[in-house]
Formats: sequence, C-alpha cells, structure tokens
Amino acid sequence: MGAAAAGDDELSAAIAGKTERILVSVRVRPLNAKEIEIGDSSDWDCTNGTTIVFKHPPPGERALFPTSYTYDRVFGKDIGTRQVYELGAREVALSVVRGINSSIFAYGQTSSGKTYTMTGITEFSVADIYNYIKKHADREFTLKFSAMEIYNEAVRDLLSTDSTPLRLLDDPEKGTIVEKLIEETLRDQDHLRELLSICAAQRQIGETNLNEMSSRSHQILRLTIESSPKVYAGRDGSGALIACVNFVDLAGSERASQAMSAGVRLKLNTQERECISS
Ligand SMILES: Nc1ncnc2c1ncn2[C@@H]1O[C@H](COP(=O)(O)OP(=O)(O)OP(=O)(O)O)[C@@H](O)[C@H]1O
Repeated sequence: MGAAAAGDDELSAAIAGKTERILVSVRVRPLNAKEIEIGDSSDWDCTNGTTIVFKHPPPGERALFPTSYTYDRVFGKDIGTRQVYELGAREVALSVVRGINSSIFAYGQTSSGKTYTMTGITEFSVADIYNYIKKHADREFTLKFSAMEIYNEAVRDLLSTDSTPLRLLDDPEKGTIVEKLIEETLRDQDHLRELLSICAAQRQIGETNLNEMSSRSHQILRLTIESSPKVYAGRDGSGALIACVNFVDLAGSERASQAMSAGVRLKLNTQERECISS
C-alpha cells in the first residue's frame, strides 16, 4: 500500500509537519477459510511495526535474496483496518483539507486484500474529513466527487451507466484530464455514501482462482475539496484552498497463469504485462 502527498510549495510540506512525501506500508491479511482448509500457512512474519520477514526461502537461494524487508509501516494479520488507516493513511488523507494533493493506493496480487483495505480507508477518511469540516465552521467548504475505472486500457466513468470509453486529453494548465468525466458536487456525507455504493456496483468484477469477487480493473475515486474563510466570502480568493485526494484500488498485480483468469480478464492481464515491460 502506498500513500503520497504533494503540495505546491515548501509551506505545504511544513504544514504537513514532514519532509517525507511517500509512505509505503505492507499489510498481511489473515488466512481465509479455503487456505486454512488445505493446511496453508503464512510465509511472512511481521517482527515489529516496520519489518517483515520471509520465513521459507528456498535453501539454495537463502544467500541470494534478503529475507527481511523494512517499510514505513508493517501491519500483521491481527491488525484491523482502522489501525492501518490511522497509522498508515490518515495524515495523508487529511492533508487534502489543508490544500495538499495526495493519493493513497493499494497494490498486490489478487485476493491479497486491496479492495477490503481501500474500502475501509476511504470510509474512515471521508468520516474524518466531514468531522474536520464540522469543527471548522469559520470556513466554507465545497466537496466534489468523481470516479473512474481503467479496464482493458479503457477509462470508464463509474458514476455513469454509459460504458463508452472516455478520452484522455492534455490540458496545458491542469495536465491530463478525462473528458466528460462526471464530477458531482456533494450535498452531504450520505450523498457521498450513495455515490460510493454506485461505484462498487458498477465496477468490473470477475472470478480468479484465488478470489471469487475479484476486481479486474483499476479504480480511482477522487475527492476534491475547496475551502475559503467565511469572512472573506465574495472577495477574490483570499485564503482559498483547493486540493484533491485520490483513493486508488489497483487490479491484481499477478500473472494471468497464477490467477487463472480468462477471456477479457486475461486480455487485461496481458496488456498490463506489456505496459510494464515496455
Ligand atoms: N485484513 C482482512 N481481514 C479479513 N478478511 C480480509 C482481509 N483482507 C481481505 N479479506 C478478505 O479476503 C478476500 C479478498 O480480498 P479483496 O477482494 O480485498 O482482495 P483484492 O486484493 O482486492 O483482490 P483482487 O485483486 O482479486 O480484486 C475478501 O473476501 C475479503 O473480505
């Protein structure tokens, strides 16, 4: 899992209280019923909050590869999503209300727990952002939400029932933009919950050898927050802040042969491998 915050200037970094812009965490999920039934055991041990150790290196390769890896955070199988969020993502998610752009994304093979973790992290982030807004009645906030998936190299709007692929355009000021992507202005937290459930229902799901409900696409949920002090309302942008946070749940990183996916799902995996190797 990764998280990154990027502001426009040094001030943003100072506000965030850190110079480090990228945090990498690893989460190990508990074995599922199927794995327990076939007598599987975990290959990894989390020895402390930052180190993970591979327990069963092949004898001949023991000296060739390290068995211990260190990350900003390591979460073992008994750690709940709330703690993963608080220690690994909260600060990055909340930087958006201070005008700092950020992204939180999950990477891993099918069934490793990406969607499970990102769903929880998105919910906790949204709750914290709305709490922050409640406590800062001196500012006027506007929240906007958009959602897309990338499937078979086509970008699709998850807030629309029209599955026509959207075009990517280069804007000299904004960078890459997705043409005609719907951006909803949020009324309240319930409105956002409603939109999140629409996205979950619209996303491409397939079955792999390892996950019956496998997300076969990359999903990007984007929350944009604009705010300005109420005392300055109507004046030209004094104290105004605008930033967005992206919640990204990537498709499984596995090889097609490992996931035993087929047809269009295999096409996605093959194209991804081509992109990675080119
Ligand atoms: N930390 C966890 N605790 C309990 N169950 C978990 C945990 N992480 C994942 N699971 C369960 O494991 C299964 C697979 O998780 P999930 O669908 O999130 O995997 P994924 O990495 O998104 O897979 P894919 O790439 O195939 O979409 C789900 O049934 C989920 O509920």
